[in-house]
Amino acid sequence: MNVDIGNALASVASPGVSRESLERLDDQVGDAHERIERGMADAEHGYEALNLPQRTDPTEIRAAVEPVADAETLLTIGIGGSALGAATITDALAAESDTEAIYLDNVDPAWISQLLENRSLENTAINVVSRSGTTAETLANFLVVRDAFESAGVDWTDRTIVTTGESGPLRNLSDRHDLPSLQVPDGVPGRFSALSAVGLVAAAVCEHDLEALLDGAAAEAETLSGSLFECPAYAYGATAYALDQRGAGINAMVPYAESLETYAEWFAQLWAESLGKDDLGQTPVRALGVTDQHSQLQLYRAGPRDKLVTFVSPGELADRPIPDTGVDELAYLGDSTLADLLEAEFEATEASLAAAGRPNVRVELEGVDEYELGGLLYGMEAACVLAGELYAVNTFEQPAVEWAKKATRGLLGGGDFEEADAVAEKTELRIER
Ligand SMILES: O=P(O)(O)OC[C@H]1O[C@](O)(CO)[C@@H](O)[C@@H]1O
Repeated sequence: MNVDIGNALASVASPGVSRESLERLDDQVGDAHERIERGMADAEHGYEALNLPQRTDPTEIRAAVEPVADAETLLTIGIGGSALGAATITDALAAESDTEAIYLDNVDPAWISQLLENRSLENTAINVVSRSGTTAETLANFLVVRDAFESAGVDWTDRTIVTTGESGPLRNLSDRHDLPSLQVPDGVPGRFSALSAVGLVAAAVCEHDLEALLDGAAAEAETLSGSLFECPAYAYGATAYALDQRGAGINAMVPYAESLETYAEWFAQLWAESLGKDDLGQTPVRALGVTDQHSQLQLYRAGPRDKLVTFVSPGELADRPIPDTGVDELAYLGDSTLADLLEAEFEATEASLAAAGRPNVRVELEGVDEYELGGLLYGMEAACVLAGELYAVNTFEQPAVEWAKKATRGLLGGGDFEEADAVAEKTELRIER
């Protein structure tokens, strides 16, 4: 990926970061890079994620999915990092695959029932993904899906792949039924695991090019250096951090390709769960170009000066001409294509924010293919690791999510948790219809 931070400079935007401030910050980037390099060399928890392009074995992944390579539909059951990386890849590349990739993360009964009732399970494969193997949503959805297979008389053990940790309920299930299984790599938090089996099993079943994904990531890894002026990922991470320090506490991620909508959701978990600690962190907003020009742009351009807008320009896309309109005032459309219109709208929106002095950064891809996607995923992971070093937070843990999990288990009778007691003590001020 390439990054253009020009519209984040203080000469353009407020809040903005001066070139001099970036040069001073670059000293911290150099120190942070040394820390990151040590963490990678020592395969330390979290930093190990940045070694995945060398660690992940695509041959092993393809061998594991061989029994279900014929699947017409792949149901991936996982949540958070155990689903979003895989979904980012298969949603971005869906046009290149004959396999329908569906992700069951939420536990909405109406949604799950609708998904299960309208498909032939004989041609459906199950990809269960959970590092811990104890995540309530994943286990609940797996049990519901397994029951649906049994009710349909389809042997789920012939159609199931498991990706999990070394131990836990899912590992036990896999061993008990001798299921094809892969290991969630040690030292890689879920939100950083897209370039491991966690993110690549679904891509393999959909017959995407795993080597190209990893090659793109490896090429991005090669750019990691001691200066933000030589490394797009660090330029992005440092600029987002610097803008947050100057009041831009929100980061709207706006990819200009429908196929990258899920990528914005993946980025939101990566950025929020990694940096949201010790009362620090920048709030990611999932958005989509051009759609949000008719939704959130008003706020981005004329609301509080508390946002960075990150554009992802996809580069070359498959195009389609706009037919002549026969209407004089719309004739300009008939001489264009949809890609021309999308590109013009992106450039106009980017310039609109700059004209209003609103900081924005452009991330540029050379198309939406496996290589570019691998580079984008790796680049944003490296940007996040760098930002975590600059914030001086624990980038790779997520203790704040545990309270609600305990409360949930307590409410369902899964143990005595004071968190569940607190639920009953809700302060109420009800206004009822
Ligand atoms: O892979 P697991 O253990 O099911 O966890 C799923 C997700 O839940 C979280 O642990 C948050 O609860 C995420 O960090 C993780 O990606």
